[in-house]
Order: sequence, then structure tokens, then C-alpha cells
Amino acid sequence: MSLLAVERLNKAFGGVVAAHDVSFAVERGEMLALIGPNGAGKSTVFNMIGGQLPPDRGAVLLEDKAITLASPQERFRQGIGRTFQIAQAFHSMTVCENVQMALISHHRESRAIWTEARQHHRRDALDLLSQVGMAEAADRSCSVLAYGDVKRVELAIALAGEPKLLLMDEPTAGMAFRERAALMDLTHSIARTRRIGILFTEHDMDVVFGHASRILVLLRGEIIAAGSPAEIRENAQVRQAYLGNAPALTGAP
Ligand SMILES: Nc1ncnc2c1ncn2[C@@H]1O[C@H](COP(=O)(O)OP(=O)(O)OP(=O)(O)O)[C@@H](O)[C@H]1O
Repeated sequence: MSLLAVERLNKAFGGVVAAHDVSFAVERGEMLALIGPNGAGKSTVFNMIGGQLPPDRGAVLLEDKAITLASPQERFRQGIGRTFQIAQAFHSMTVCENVQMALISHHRESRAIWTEARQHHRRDALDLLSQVGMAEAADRSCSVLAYGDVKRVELAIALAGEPKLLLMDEPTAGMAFRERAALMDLTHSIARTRRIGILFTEHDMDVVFGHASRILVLLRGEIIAAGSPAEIRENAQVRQAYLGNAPALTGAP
């Protein structure tokens, strides 16, 4: 049984077919990249899995259970997490407090608990922060962190929800080259250890080819190729779709 199965998802916006018979599976512990040129349908597929967008046809199954029309909150409860940027309002809080808040939310406790006990879930939060290499920054304000460190805290916040499947939309956008590789290495090792399936979209082909276990290629709403990075690099249709725009695909320096 796959962790996530997507079966013949279809979505059109007026005359624009954003997804046509999209089918694939995500397995536990793998990093699956969903790539494609601008407008290929990546966000549409992502949002149908996250519950932000209902499909016209097709099904989404988590561990064989249909969740096609479940709300994002219900999917979150069933184990589908998504990384989001830390909201501006939370920048004034410390790194640890942000993760503690996520744990409070995960355990469906009232945030009122926070005014009574700022120690609530602190040990678990510190444990998550050490997994992402941020324990030493626990008591610093999020507002003073470097961008790459904020991304690690966002990962810890997502992990606080104990996801089975984690959706990551452009996880390394805006990061420096070296920070990107470090974040993706960390994400991959956490995925393997915790047996979390990760589905991510990404425009940076170095990140995709360097870190994905498997790659799906979307073009005009259809999956035109699926396979290992080596298989995708050799695929003539994929190379044609990117036509020299991506050195990681074409092998150019
Ligand atoms: N809400 C919408 N209303 C109308 N058309 C939409 C809507 N959302 C997406 N589309 C269209 O559907 C197609 C797929 O869009 P989508 O955003 O899923 O692509 P994408 O691969 O995520 O693109 P990008 O890489 O540029 O973010 C595009 O032609 C887009 O214009």
C-alpha cells in the first residue's frame, strides 16, 4: 500500500486544462519532486492533494483511504503536512515558542494554555529543534535569524504535526546555493529516518536532480515522464520541454 495514491486527477479552469488524468504514488521515506515549466499545473496538483482545490474528477488516497474532498484541516489531522512561511505575527516570538505553538495546535489544545505555562511542550520543541540543527538558537527571536535558519525552523514546525506526508512548495526559494543543499540533505535524512513521504515542487534543477529520489515531470497538465534523476535526465521529451533552460538536465556546466 502506497502512502499517497493520486488517481486520474483532472482540473480545468474555463478552457484551460491544468491537470489531465494525473496519476502517481508517493512512498514512505522518499523525496518525490514534481517539476515542469511555468503553468504546467504543479500548483494545481499540489492544491488538490493539500485540499485547497477540489478536483473535477479523480481520487486522492492516503494509506488507501479516500480523502479527495476532505478539508485541508481534516487532511492535516490524517497526516498531510505542508510547510508554510512563519507568519509575520510569529516573528516576535522565540524559535522555541514557535515550535511549542505548533505542538499545542497539533495536540488540539487551547492557545490559552500558553499564558499559563510558557514551558508547555518545551522539551519536545527542543527535541525537534535539535533534529533540524537549531537547538542552540531556541531562545532567540525568529526576527533575527538568517533566512536559511528560518527555513529550518519552518521544517521543525511542520514536523510538530507528525506528518506522514509532507508537501513542500519551493522549499529552497530565496536561499543561497550552499544553504539549499544543506536544507535538502537535512530534509532527506529526516524523511528516511521518520519514514515520511515528501512531495516537493522546485524550480532549481540542481536541487531537484541532487536531492529527489524520484522525479515526475508535468507538461500542460499531463505527466510526461516519471523516474529516477538519471532516467529523467536521459528522457528526450523532458529535454525537449526544457530546451536548454536547465543545465542540470542538459548536462551543461
Ligand atoms: N484559479 C485559476 N483560475 C484560472 N486559471 C488558473 C487558475 N489556477 C491556475 N490556472 C491556470 O492553470 C494552468 C496551470 O497553473 P499552475 O499554477 O498549476 O501551474 P504551475 O506549474 O504551478 O506554474 P508556476 O510554475 O508558474 O507556478 C495555468 O495555465 C494557469 O494559468
